[in-house]
Amino acid sequence: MAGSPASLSGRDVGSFAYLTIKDRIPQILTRAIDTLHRHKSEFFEKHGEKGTEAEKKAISLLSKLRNELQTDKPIIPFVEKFIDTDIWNQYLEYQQSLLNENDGKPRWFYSPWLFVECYMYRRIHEAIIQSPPIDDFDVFKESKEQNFFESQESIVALCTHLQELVTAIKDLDENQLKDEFFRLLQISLWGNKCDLSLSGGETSSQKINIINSLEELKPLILVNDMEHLWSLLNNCKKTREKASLTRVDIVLDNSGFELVTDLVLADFLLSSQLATEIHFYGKTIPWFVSDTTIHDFNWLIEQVKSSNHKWMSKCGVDWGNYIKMGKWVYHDHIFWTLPHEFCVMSQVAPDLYAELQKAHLILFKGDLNYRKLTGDRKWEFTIPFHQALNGFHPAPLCSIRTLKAEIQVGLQPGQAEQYMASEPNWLTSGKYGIFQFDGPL
Ligand SMILES: O=P(O)(O)OC[C@H]1O[C@](O)(CO)[C@@H](O)[C@@H]1O
Ligand SMILES: [Mn+2]
Repeated sequence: MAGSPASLSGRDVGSFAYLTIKDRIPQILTRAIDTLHRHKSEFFEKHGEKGTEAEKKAISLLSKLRNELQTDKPIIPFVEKFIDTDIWNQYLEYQQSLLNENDGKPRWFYSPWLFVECYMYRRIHEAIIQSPPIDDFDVFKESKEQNFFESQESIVALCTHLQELVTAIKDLDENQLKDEFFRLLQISLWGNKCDLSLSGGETSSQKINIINSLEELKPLILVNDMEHLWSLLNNCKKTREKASLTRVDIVLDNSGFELVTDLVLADFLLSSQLATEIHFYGKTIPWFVSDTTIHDFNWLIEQVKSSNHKWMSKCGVDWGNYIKMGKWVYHDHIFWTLPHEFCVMSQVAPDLYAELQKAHLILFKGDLNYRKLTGDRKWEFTIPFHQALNGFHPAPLCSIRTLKAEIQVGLQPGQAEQYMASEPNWLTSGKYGIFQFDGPL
């Protein structure tokens, strides 16, 4: 797009993009191969010889992918028929069209990081769907479930906190309600640290009780637009007609503990009447190791419902009812697992853009969503968030993200230099977070 800076890419040796492509992505591929190996006997029990053959085929396809990546081979088109195969191959041709003859072909350490990283996860999916009868296997399922089980203590504390809050909610005055809203927003923010692609698949479950550490974490919020979220929703609540709606859309990120923090926030939005309807968007295929698919979403609610802890189980029962009553709606759209920057959504996925336009507020969770909101480009730290969105604005929106990539906009002059001096890897450690709002036009 005209006037936008260059994309982050592996061309910049030593950059986080470069190190991700060189080190972290091969590590994630190796874990995926190991996971298939470890399920060999299960595949045999379930499918006999066909299962064993399928496991071998998937592993050879992933090993080939890893070799292509590690030797910087050209990016090759998808061959297996799937809902988005043509869109992906058109995008690959688009990337080719951006290069002149002496640039050569789109390839791992030359093309935009956003493109090659998304492509890698889509190639994992192709390897699996090319290997029936294990073509519905999620190579990341185990690690997402492990994150949930290892975070039990924090999840119980959070569900207990929510139930106490729901019981007392009608006696809270406006200021108390705002404080509770801000607490749960921050818990949802810090829940975003639990992402497995940053750790290369190493466990990243929530160990400490996050509720008691919000005050000490507050200085780590670099951009804090929570007040805008409160005034938008509180005004909706005060001015809306009896039967009218306030809809908040949440573009989800990681399953496990982070998903629990998002569902707790969504429950509070309904219980406080700050919203009357919540729409969730997950990923259609396994994505960036820990991202939420519809299977993860339903599995987690079932797990919470069947907990032997009464407040946790109460949450799960309520959440299941919200879905049955249509107060919570889950959307599956292929766009979220395409490589496109969000500024082209209205052209590439007009139906999705129109759906998002129905929201009063859209919350985008996580780092990858932030990279797509801002196009994963080398913006100056101080350019306004609205400018980096490059026309993407289906509704008032807010990014809730911990920093895990070398991109951040909307900072004050001198702010980036200050963090760089005290913490050289402030952009990628996941230690810092933002609430960055783009308000009503
Ligand atoms: O789950 P999140 O917050 O989107 O984080 C995913 C991020 O982790 C990384 O995979 C780290 O390499 C980034 O590429 C990506 O943006
Ligand atoms: Mn993620």
